[in-house]
Amino acid sequence: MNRVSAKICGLSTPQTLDAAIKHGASHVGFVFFPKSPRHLDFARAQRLAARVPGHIRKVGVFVDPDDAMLDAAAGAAALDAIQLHGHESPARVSAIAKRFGIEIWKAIPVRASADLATAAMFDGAADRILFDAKTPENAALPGGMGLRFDWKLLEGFRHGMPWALSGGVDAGNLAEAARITGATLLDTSSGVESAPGIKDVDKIAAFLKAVAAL
Ligand SMILES: O=C(O)c1ccccc1N[C@@H]1O[C@H](COP(=O)(O)O)[C@@H](O)[C@H]1O
Repeated sequence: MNRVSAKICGLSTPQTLDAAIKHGASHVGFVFFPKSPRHLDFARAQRLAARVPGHIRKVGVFVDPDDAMLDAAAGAAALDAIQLHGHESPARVSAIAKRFGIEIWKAIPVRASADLATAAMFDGAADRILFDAKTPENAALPGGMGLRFDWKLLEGFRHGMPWALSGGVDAGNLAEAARITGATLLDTSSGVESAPGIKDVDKIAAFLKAVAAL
């Protein structure tokens, strides 16, 4: 199996961010979406970002953001990557990539195999695809709900772009997720929480230890 790395997303306190750094996350995620229990204001994001060493990538998570929101967040948190988790079109993704000149991730909501094909639309626009579980129509959030999709949909799936897996991944199921899908980057938020928006340092440590053991 290829070496697997991990993004711990939705961090909002120094203690839990430090746990992600200490135990070997390759990426840390900061959510900029007011409806989310993990939403950060820019001042808090700036303070957290200052704790992150340069070898760990800081990813900002957004849902259909305007340029003003991206400018403010990318500036405050010195983001290395922008994760777009809404209904952004390929043209909008390209425009954001051009404006910011940093890595762009596009989340693709997956429920059925036909959903995987959507990723091809972002070839040349995004740098990485994030396959995430599709949340219900009336859900409050388009991600970060701990829902998983049928990972077998990605079994043997060949994709030309770098990609990552998210959606309900936790310390107990990540080995299965990596084995079935072949993902080399696993992204989790709810899987390392004790309640929505409340990260747990022990769960973060367990997740990252399980990733290192793959
Ligand atoms: O975490 C959030 O609150 C969030 C809000 C809006 C869009 C995406 C969000 N989170 C991302 O969703 C995936 C899956 O999370 P989970 O592990 O199933 O809870 C992950 O990439 C989060 O960054």
